[in-house]
Amino acid sequence: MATIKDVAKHAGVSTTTVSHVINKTRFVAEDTKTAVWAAIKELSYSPSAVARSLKVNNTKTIGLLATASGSPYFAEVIQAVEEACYKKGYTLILCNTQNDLEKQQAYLAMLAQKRVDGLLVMCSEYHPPLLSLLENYHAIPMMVMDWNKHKGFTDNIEDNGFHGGYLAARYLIERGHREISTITGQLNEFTGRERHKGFLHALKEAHIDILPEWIIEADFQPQAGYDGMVSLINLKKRPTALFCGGDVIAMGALCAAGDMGVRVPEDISVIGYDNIRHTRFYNPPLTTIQQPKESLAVMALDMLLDRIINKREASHSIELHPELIERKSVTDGPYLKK
Ligand SMILES: Nc1nc2[nH]cnc2c(=O)[nH]1
Repeated sequence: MATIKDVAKHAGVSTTTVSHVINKTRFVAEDTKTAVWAAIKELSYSPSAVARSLKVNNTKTIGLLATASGSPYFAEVIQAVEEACYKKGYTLILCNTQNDLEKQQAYLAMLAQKRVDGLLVMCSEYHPPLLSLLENYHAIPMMVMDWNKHKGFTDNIEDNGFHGGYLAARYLIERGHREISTITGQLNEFTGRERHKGFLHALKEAHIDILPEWIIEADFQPQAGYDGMVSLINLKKRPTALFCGGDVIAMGALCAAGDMGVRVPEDISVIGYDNIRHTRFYNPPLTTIQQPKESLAVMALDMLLDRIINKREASHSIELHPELIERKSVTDGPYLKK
């Protein structure tokens, strides 16, 4: 691969001149510029990011320690992070870890060796071994995107999942439902747990009891939604409404209802969470809680860059606000006061 020296020789100028032409850092005569660009083109020369990094002590790269980019929710957040990085001139290195500590450890070591300028963390579960692992890398500016606590060396985002779960239950109650069930995401994940707590809180506040068999602790998978809906439909006392802790759970639940000849929303109303892109095309279009994924990505990167560029050490926290998106999967329940 051609070097800057090759370009300089080819164009008959010094390497300093080549550098000024590329970086537009000094006046260079028009015919010299033309000769340099012609040499660059002829030799297919690309300036070395590695050489640049050694000089300026940054790499313009951000590492994202993620859970699994295959899930539609994470895929949308990751795509938004990548877009935000691109707009700011940064390259994103994506590391999917599937909550595997060994993989988290290996990827953190690689990202540190690559001298990423900063680290975004979206690992779903924050157990002590992961926290101490992250602490080992506290010298790298770090932003945790899905956990509302910070350990002093990180920034973080409060996504108000509790409030989102609360909004979902309140909506079902206001539409006249009292027999309300839920299929949750993983309760050991912060998002799953907070949404569930908010949901239960709204029921308690409205003095509505929930039968134990109407609470199905599951995970963020369509299969869990499918199996959960089958169990609810087979109960002697069926609920009139269902809150799914994630839209992918709702996707499975709607499929099971269809397979069993149960109509949504006429026989059972369903509300989801996340507002992933495809929910508007579910059958029926899904009423859900909007998790502001793009704002999550943009705010996370902005705050991380603030830490990197301004060498800020104090931890900051920012908030996201979930919102109800009304579509067609919830209808009026038997207790609606007209
Ligand atoms: N694992 C997982 N966590 C989530 N948090 C919010 N939505 C999801 C999801 O679909 N999967």
